[in-house]
Amino acid sequence: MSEQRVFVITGAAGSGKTTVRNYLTKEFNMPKVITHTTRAPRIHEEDGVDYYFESEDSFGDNHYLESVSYAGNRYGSSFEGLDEAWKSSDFITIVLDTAGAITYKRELGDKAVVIFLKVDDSSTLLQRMKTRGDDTQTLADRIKSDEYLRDLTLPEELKGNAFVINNNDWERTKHIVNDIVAKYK
Ligand SMILES: Nc1nc2c(ncn2[C@@H]2O[C@H](COP(=O)(O)OP(=O)(O)O)[C@@H](O)[C@H]2O)c(=O)[nH]1
Ligand SMILES: Nc1ncnc2c1ncn2[C@@H]1O[C@H](COP(=O)(O)OP(=O)(O)O)[C@@H](O)[C@H]1O
Repeated sequence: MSEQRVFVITGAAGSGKTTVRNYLTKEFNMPKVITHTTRAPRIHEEDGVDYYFESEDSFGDNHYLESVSYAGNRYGSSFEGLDEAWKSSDFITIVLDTAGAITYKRELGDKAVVIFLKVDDSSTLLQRMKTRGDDTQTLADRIKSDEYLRDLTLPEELKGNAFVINNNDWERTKHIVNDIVAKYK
């Protein structure tokens, strides 16, 4: 039996975190930890599938390992969510901003395998988010946020503690992700 691990996918908005998370779920049967947010659902997003969508009031009802504000909305991951996912598999995956990834590394140590995604040119991020169908005004506000700008760069605390993938080419990214997972099997 493998040791319990949580593959934490972090990086800038549009860098491909959700895409990598979905790949880990499909290719390696890793359950995804669903987190809570006060942001409005995007087209095609479903409550309980993409996030637990919360009101400002209901957000406070959960028991969080960590929670953050990101571009004016709140996000948090619960202990219950992690334990629930670990019940069905030793390897699970979660998408977090870099502040959350730092907390996971600090709290969970080797149990947290952090993957930081970036692209060569930040205009690519914007283009990908537009293609994804993000609302134009929301997008304009988001790319001015401190959190968006912060997450373009690998934080000091994660240097030497995270795998860094340049996600310019999806085929290459998949190979690197496969190699990372293989290290923990
Ligand atoms: N720390 C933390 N970050 C989260 C959590 N859930 C989502 N995030 C991050 O919040 C940021 C904004 O997420 P979202 O609004 O879905 O936009 P996206 O980055 O374009 O997918 C992303 O960096 C997510 O990884 C959480 O529970 N904790
Ligand atoms: N390597 C890649 N090349 C081109 N498009 C990509 C690549 N990786 C992800 N995408 C696309 O970019 C958009 C943003 O990816 P997503 O996974 O939603 O990012 P994030 O969760 O980090 O905000 C999606 O439409 C996705 O299909």
